Amino acid sequence: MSGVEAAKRLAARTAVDAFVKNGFKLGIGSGSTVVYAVERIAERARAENLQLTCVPSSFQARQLIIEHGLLLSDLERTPELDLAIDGADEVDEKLTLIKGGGGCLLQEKIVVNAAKEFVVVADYRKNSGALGQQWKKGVPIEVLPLAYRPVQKEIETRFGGTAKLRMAKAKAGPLVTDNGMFIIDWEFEESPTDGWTKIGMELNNIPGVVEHGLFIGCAKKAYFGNEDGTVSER
Ligand SMILES: O=C(CO)[C@H](O)[C@H](O)COP(=O)(O)O
Repeated sequence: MSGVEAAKRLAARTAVDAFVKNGFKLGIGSGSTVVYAVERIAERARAENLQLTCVPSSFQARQLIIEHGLLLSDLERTPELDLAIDGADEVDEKLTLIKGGGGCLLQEKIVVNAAKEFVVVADYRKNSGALGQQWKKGVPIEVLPLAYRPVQKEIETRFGGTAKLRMAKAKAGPLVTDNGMFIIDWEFEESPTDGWTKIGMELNNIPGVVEHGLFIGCAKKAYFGNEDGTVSER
C-alpha cells in the first residue's frame, strides 16, 4: 500500500474507532478515503455486533454499504443521522472544506446537514492553512445543465477566477452527476480574508446553481493520516 493510501486508511480507521457507536444512524460519504471507513465500520459491526443503519451520499456509497453487508437506508426512512463520515479535497484551519472532487457534493451536503455530527477523514495532502493552498482544482459547483453557461459567466464576473465545465474521463462531453447535473470547477484567485460564508451564500443565490462544494461550519473534527504513520486531528 502506498504512503498516501496508508494515510487515508489510518485516518479513516481512527475516526471510525473514535466516533461510531452501537445503534448509530450513519451518513456515508464518497471518495477513496471513505472506502477505508466503510471497511472499518463493517469490521467493527461484525466483531462487536453493532446495530448500524447507513445512509449513502452517492451511488458509490450505496454500493459500498451493500458490498460490506451493512444495513442500507435512505433519508426518507432515516431523515436524522447521528454521524456523517466523509472525505474532503481540502480542509483549512477553521475546518472549512472544499468537497466535490469526486462529483458527489450535493447529496454529501444533504447527508451532512441531516447529521448531528460530521467527521472528516483525509490524508495529509488535504491539510491546509487556507483553501487553495493545497487543492488547485477550484470549488466544485453543481449546476443545472441548461444553466451552465450563464452560471460560468456570472461566477467569473462576480468573483473573478475561471469557472470550467468539468469534462467526463471515459465519455465524450461533460461529467454528469448522480443527480443528472453538470459540475463547474471554479478556480478562484485567492482565499477571502473574511472567510467563505458570504461567497457561499452568493453562489447559492445564482439561478441554476444547485449546490456548491464549500462546506462551512459543519465539520466537528478532521483526521489527517500522515506519511510517518501518525494521525493529526483538527
Ligand atoms: O467530496 C468528495 C466527493 O465528491 C470526496 O469526499 C473528496 O473528493 C475526497 O475524496 P478522496 O477521499 O478520494 O480524496
